Amino acid sequence: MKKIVFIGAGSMAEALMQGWIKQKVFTPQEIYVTNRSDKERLQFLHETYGVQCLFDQAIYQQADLIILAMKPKDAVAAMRDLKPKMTTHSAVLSILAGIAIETITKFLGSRPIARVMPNTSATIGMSASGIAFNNEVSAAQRILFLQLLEAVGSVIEVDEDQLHAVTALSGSGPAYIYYLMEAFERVGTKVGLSKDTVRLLMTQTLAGTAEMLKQSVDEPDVLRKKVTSPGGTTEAGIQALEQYQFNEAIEACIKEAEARSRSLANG
Ligand SMILES: NC(=O)C1=CN([C@@H]2O[C@H](COP(=O)(O)OP(=O)(O)OC[C@H]3O[C@@H](n4cnc5c(N)ncnc54)[C@H](O)[C@@H]3O)[C@@H](O)[C@H]2O)C=CC1
Ligand SMILES: O=C(O)[C@@H]1CCC=N1
Repeated sequence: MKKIVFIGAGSMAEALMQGWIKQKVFTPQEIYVTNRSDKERLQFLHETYGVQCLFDQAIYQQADLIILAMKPKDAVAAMRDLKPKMTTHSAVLSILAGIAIETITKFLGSRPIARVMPNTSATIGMSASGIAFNNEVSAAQRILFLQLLEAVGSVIEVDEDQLHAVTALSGSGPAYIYYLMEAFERVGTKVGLSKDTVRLLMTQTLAGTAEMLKQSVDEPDVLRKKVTSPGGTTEAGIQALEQYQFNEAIEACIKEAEARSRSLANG
C-alpha cells in the first residue's frame, strides 16, 4: 500500500499516522490527510509529521487505502462527497464507531472494507484494536490489514456485531483509565502526596498490574486476593468500592457505551 488517504484529521487519525510513521509502516510522503475545513489543523499535521495535506483530487483515484476517520454523525456527508472521487480499486478502512460495513457499502459501493476499532494508544504502538472484514477482502489483504494494526499495537478479529462491545471496552477504555487517574491524583493529594508522586506511583501500578495479568496464569480475583490481607488496608478499600456500587457503575458504563455505539449506526 503506497498511497493512503485519511478523511478526517482528528485525534484518532493523528494517533494512527503518528504510530505508522514511527513504526515505518508508511513514510509521511505516502500519507494524505484532509478534513472538512480546519486548515490550521492540516498545517499542524503537515509541520509535525510531514504528511501531505494540500493535494490534487487525482490522489483519490490513486489511493490504495482510504481511511474513514470523521465523527460518525459526519460519515454520510463525507461518503457522499467521497464516492465520485474514488476508483473501484481503493480499499477502505473505517474507524467510525457504530457505522456498519453494510452502510459503508451502500454509500461507497462494493469493495474491500475493514472496520476497525483502535484506541488512542496507537500513538505509542500500544493500541488494543478489534477488526472485522467484509467478503471482498482477499486473504492477502486481510493479512495486510492485520499487519497495519499490529504495527500500532495488538489486534483481534471479531464478528462485526461484536465491534460495539469492543468500542465500549477498549475503544473508549483509555478514557476510563485517564478518568481513574484523575481521581487518584485528586484524592492522592488529599491524603498528603504531591500530584507528581501520585502520577509516578499509580502509572507504575497500572503498568505492573497489566503486566501481571498478562504473565500470570491466575485469574484477576486470585491476584486480587493475594493483595488483600484479612483486616488490612485493601479489604477496607474494596469494601468502600462495594458500598459505592463499583460493579454496578462499571456495568452501567460498558452497557451505556455499547448501546451508544449501536445507536450511532442510526445517525
Ligand atoms: N478518539 C478516539 O479515541 C477514537 C475514535 N474513534 C473513531 O474515530 C473517528 C474520529 O474520531 P476523533 O478523531 O476523535 O474525531 P475528531 O472530532 O477529533 O476528528 C474528526 C475529523 O473529521 C473531520 N471531518 C468531519 N466531516 C468531514 C467531511 N465531511 N470530510 C472530511 N473530513 C471531515 C473533521 O474536520 C475532523 O478533522 C470517530 O468516528 C470515532 O468514532 C475510534 C476509536 C477511538
Ligand atoms: O467516544 C467515541 O465515540 C469514540 C469511539 C471510541 C472512543 N472514542
